[in-house]
Order: sequence, then C-alpha cells, then structure tokens
Amino acid sequence: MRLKEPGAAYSSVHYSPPRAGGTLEALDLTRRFGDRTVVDEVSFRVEPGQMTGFVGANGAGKTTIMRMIMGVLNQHGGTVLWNGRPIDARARSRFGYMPEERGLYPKQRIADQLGYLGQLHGMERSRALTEAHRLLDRFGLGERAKDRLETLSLGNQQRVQVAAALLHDPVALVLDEPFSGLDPTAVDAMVGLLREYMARGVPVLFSSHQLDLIDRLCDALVVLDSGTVRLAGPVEQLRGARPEQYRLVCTADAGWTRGQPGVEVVDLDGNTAIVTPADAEARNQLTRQAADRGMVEFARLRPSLGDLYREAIS
Ligand SMILES: Nc1ncnc2c1ncn2[C@@H]1O[C@H](COP(=O)(O)OP(=O)(O)OP(=O)(O)O)[C@@H](O)[C@H]1O
Repeated sequence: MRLKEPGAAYSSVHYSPPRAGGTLEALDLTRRFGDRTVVDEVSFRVEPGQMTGFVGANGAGKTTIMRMIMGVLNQHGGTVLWNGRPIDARARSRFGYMPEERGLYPKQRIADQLGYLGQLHGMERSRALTEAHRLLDRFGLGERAKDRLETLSLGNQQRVQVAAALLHDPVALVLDEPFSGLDPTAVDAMVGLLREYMARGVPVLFSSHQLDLIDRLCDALVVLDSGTVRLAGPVEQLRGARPEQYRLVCTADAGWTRGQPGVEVVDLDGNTAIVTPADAEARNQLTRQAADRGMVEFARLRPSLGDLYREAIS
C-alpha cells in the first residue's frame, strides 16, 4: 500500500543503543559583514540531552551563528567549544546539520542522495542506505525512497532534509528552522524522533519563529536581538527569575488595585487586574483588600516563553 502524504502513519522502528553526546558552547562569537557587526560577542551553552530553542527576529543572526558553529562561515572573534575544547573538523563531522538553504538536490532520487551523504560522513554505502530507509520509514516516506525529491510536497521534502541530518548517528544537532512548513502530525513525529537522540545525550540547537512550539519543546532558550544575546538559560530558571504575576478577579471594578502600595498593575480590564506585588507583605495586603471587594480569583500566572521573549526584546 502506498502511504499518503502528508500526515501519513509513522512506523515505530527501534533505535540503536545509547551513545554519549556532549556540551556545545558558543563563546563570544563575533561576525561582521563589511563594516556591519551582525553577531556581537554571543555566548550560550547547549547542554547534553537538552533541546535549546534559538529565537530572534528576522536578521537577528541565528543562521550566521549556526553557520559559524558548523564551520561553514568563519568567525571574526570568539570560539565554538565542544565538550570544553575548541571544536575541530573531526568533531563537526559527527554533528547533524540542517542548513537554512537545505542542500539536497531536487532532481536526485531520495535514497540515492541520502546514501551519498552518508558516504560523505564516512559510512559504508550499504549502511547509509539501510539507515536512510529506516529514517524514511519513520517519517512515513518509506515508499517514496526511489522518487525524486522535487516530487514530494514541501513538508515532506523538509522531513527528508531532517533525515539527512540524522543519517550518520550525530552526536549533536544544529537545525535551522526544522519545523517550518510542517503539519502538526509531522512536528510530533519529528519531536518524537529528536527526543530519542536527546535521551542518548545529544544536544539539540534549533531555530524557530514559532514561540508556541518553543514553549512546548524547549529545555533552554536563547533569545537573540540584533546580533546580541538578550536572554539565555534553562527555561524554568528564566521563568523563575521573572517577577511574580497574579490575576486578580473581583465582583466589582478592579481599578482600586492601582492605589495599592507596593503593587504594580500590569494590566486592568474591568473586574480583572494583572498585578505584580513587590513582596509577600504587599501581596497579603492586596488579598486582604480584595477579600473585602468580592474577590473571585487570585491566581499566579505562569509566564509563557512568548512573554519572556517579548520582554527580552522590548
Ligand atoms: N553573506 C552575507 N553578506 C552580508 N550580510 C549578510 C550575509 N549573511 C547574513 N547577512 C546579514 O547578517 C544579518 C543576520 O542574518 P541571519 O541570516 O543570520 O539572521 P537570522 O536570525 O537567521 O534571520 P531569519 O530569521 O530571517 O532567518 C542580517 O542582517 C543579514 O542581512
């Protein structure tokens, strides 16, 4: 039976045994184009087995940094470290990279070029082909292996590009917008696959403009703005560092909160106020006042990564 695309069923093929990954680190990376500095002393870490989301507006410098990490673009300052040492070509050859420009040939047959790519990474052709078929099966594209890439839908071409990055059992993954253009089923399939690599200690750095996806997937976040890091670290730490926010709902207008000592009113809409008390005393005083005004709800708000991102770049 020929599988339909997209959203075809995904087979669950078992993975090879665990293999150690490592820590990837950018240290003061700097890059200029002409006299314009587009990446300015950027530092961050991608921990083993963690998924780190790389976000920033168009032109913030994400692709340029990924290219420097992969050595396809020279840096003008700073270093890329792999397990604490300056990275070299040998270490990079064990990375899986999905470049922005993708890089597979539209007119070539899928299995042929995956086999060739595997050979470029030092794999025996037969092993590369076996691995290619396993990954294509995993993405529901097993029956398309002999087709030319250009005959697939864009989303399915994207899955093949990801398969190309995973082919040689990489120790780290650097993926430039791997989820763009994928339907929700394909996103879930790819996330499931990436998690298997992470379970083996593989660090994953991926860029995306989809903040909801980043919120759902990431252990850590790097927010880039005009070539500089505005926010970086484990997601829970970043959330915890933010001032506590509460939603207060009363039966009557909540405008009175504006006059409360030690309380910043972030937003006010009729009976509802979003507030940040300066400390526990201010919070207790606020709830006492609210109790006398028909308090319906007083709940701590968990900031989304979208909130953190917007605050970081504002
Ligand atoms: N080869 C180049 N020559 C000149 N300028 C470049 C070159 N490559 C990138 N730039 C510039 O460097 C800046 C960063 O670009 P980059 O592609 O890294 O951003 P990005 O964050 O990946 O953006 P996007 O989200 O749109 O992919 C941009 O201003 C871009 O125009």
